[in-house]
Amino acid sequence: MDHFHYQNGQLMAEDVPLSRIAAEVGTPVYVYSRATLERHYRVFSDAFEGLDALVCFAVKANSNIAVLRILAKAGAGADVVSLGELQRALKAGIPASKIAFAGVGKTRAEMAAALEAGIMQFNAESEAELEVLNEVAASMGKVAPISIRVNPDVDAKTHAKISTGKSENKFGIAWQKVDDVYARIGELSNLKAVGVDLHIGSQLTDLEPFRLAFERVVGLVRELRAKGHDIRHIDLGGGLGIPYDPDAEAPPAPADYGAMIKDVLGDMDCSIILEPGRLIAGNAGLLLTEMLYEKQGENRTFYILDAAMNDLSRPAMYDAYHAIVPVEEPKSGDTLRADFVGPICESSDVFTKQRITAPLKAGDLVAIKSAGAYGAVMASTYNSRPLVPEVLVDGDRYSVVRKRQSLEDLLSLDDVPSWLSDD
Ligand SMILES: Cc1ncc(COP(=O)(O)O)c(C=O)c1O
Ligand SMILES: N[C@@H](CCCC[NH3+])C(=O)O
Repeated sequence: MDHFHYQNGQLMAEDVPLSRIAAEVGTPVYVYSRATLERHYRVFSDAFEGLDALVCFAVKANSNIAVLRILAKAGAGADVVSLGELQRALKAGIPASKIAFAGVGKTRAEMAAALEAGIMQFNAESEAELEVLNEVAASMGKVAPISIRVNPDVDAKTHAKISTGKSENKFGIAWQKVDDVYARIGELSNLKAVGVDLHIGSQLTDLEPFRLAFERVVGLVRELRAKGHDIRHIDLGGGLGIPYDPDAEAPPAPADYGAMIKDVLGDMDCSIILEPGRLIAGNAGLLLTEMLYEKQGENRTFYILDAAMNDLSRPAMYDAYHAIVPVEEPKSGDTLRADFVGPICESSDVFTKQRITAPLKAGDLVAIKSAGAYGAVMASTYNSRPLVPEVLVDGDRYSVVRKRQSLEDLLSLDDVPSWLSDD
């Protein structure tokens, strides 16, 4: 059952009418469904039953601490890429022993904090990083557990801006170098190689690139073990796509993904780590917005919303498709084509062009769907628009889990130096 559904002509988040949230919290506002987050987590983790698998939610997709708390309670670990994400995960109650720290540019301070917390592993992305990590660990009298992120040079067949596993991408260590890198780890006394890691991209709608990359990694692990490296974990990354357009072909189901992994891994005798982000949070959230104006262009209709590209940047950044639906269920089957746009002074501040929609009028509420992943986390304050609030729904109750940023807060970070004051 879709936890965002129409009931008595009103779009609901679980048992709460979105119109109530709009009236009480204001718009724009992100709305998340607890039941959907839990269901997605369960469906995904069930796909790996029988394997020694840990699901580490990719915090970059949605770092709201209440959302992370739900996933922590469900048993999730976390994939983090910054000190901020590490602290959010820990604050939400995700144990350090279930946290992997990824990213090409970890700072010494981030390494030290992660070592202090006692995380499960660093997913290391360069030789230079390993040397620094060894130094930091030595200065703390610790040994850092390492998985090397390998770059399998596989075409993920997704949007170029969210592909990460080709040799031209900045991520991971080139295949030809991997051997030497593990040998070097053996020489550094404050590092211990525990695994291999990869992540080839996001919003993959085809299992074949995954299969190809995973087969390569299995071959690599066999070689490394033959050379005496005790590789215990394989981190397969995230990236399984989700349906954004209900009329498009559905992406592979988690169960098929799980079956493929079981097939490829065979009798590898290792634990696996999975880092889904979008699959868990994407369709568990929407951006609720109000239509401010209708404007007739020369030969098109513009629906101007109070949300903009600073609140949800995916359409502007990746030409991403998001379903856009009215909160009040249309009574007739009338449709027209309209461009849904925001108020920002950029031609790319467009959520969609020429979308077939029910006719809307100023004051109508509109939901931009599939916005639970890479939505609020990618927001900016461009045009001095404060960050919008986030609401979590649970059955017939809801709470604001991130306050609307005040203008005062937004302006408070700037300072005018004394040498600019008029005296
Ligand atoms: C290293 C890593 N792991 C996991 C993810 C999560 O990806 P997704 O949200 O597509 O599952 C990403 C983002 O693409 C990533 O860069
Ligand atoms: N931000 C991207 C996903 C990239 C994930 C990070 N590697 C999106 O919204 O689709």
